[in-house]
Amino acid sequence: MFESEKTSLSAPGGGPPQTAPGGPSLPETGGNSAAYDEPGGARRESRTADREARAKGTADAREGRRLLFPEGPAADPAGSHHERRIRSFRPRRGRVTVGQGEALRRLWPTWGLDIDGASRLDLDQLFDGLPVILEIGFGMGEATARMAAADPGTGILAADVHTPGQGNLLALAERNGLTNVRVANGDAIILLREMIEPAALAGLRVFFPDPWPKKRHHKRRLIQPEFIELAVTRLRPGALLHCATDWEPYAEQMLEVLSACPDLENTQPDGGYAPRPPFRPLTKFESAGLGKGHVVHDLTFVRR
Ligand SMILES: C[S@@+](CC[C@H](N)C(=O)[O-])C[C@H]1O[C@@H](n2cnc3c(N)ncnc32)[C@H](O)[C@@H]1O
Repeated sequence: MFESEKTSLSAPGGGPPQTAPGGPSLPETGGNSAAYDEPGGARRESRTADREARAKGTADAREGRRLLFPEGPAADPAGSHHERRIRSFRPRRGRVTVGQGEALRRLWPTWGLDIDGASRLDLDQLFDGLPVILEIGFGMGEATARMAAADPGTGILAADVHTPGQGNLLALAERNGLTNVRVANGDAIILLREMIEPAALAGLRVFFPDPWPKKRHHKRRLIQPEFIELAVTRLRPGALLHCATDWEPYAEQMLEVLSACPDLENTQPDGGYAPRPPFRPLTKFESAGLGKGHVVHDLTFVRR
């Protein structure tokens, strides 16, 4: 059974700490990491621990020490590229719970990856030869972890800039004994352009990318001709490019951009939207959109 963030934090069945094949033995997640789901006293304790951790972080910062998770993701790897470029995201360090911070500190050195644009990745080595799908913008990572659990024969390279989500996904991966997930911190455009070899990916997923609804922000939307031109070069023939959105005008833009790319073929003979594939779990943003009465569109295209 998939252990979500709402379920117990101990190893499944209350068993011993999980061992990641090919990786180190991982100590049990514990302490105050259940910041969101524990009722009453436990939640209060957790809030106190949160406050203490924040106070410690502030004190450290005052003393010039840059930590909260010293071995965790670098502060702003996307910013280190000094590119004057319109970004598809807002920097989102966000508020990290004690549990997420603990997961980042402990698990990042093994399962994390800073997008520094410095070198090409050896995906075969990173995922023990598994075919690899890149997911851009996993948010809190619940859907990512579910898909990874359902398909252990595929490696998931999950990229986002959202620090709490990175901690959450690492914790979910550990709790579910997943060894086919790597969490990448930074701008996925740099990851694609500088760090992934041509034709290296077996798939690309972009689920509910920021819709940037204001007209003056449309240029920040991820799915644009330039991005797709780059992305298709990193897909191997037959790879699936899968996008989903609940923002109708963005869905129309996606359909137009993807249909115009000569290296992509729509899986739908009518050239339209795809039925929701059963393997895509409900995502956090999707359920928020559905709650507002939005209609969700999936788009599935194959690299020729
Ligand atoms: C609207 S959220 C959707 C999250 C998740 N897929 C869901 O459906 O719940 C979009 C996410 O994409 C991330 N994002 C946007 N542009 C990105 C980029 N260039 N590289 C990495 N992450 C990006 C944002 O930080 C954000 O977490």
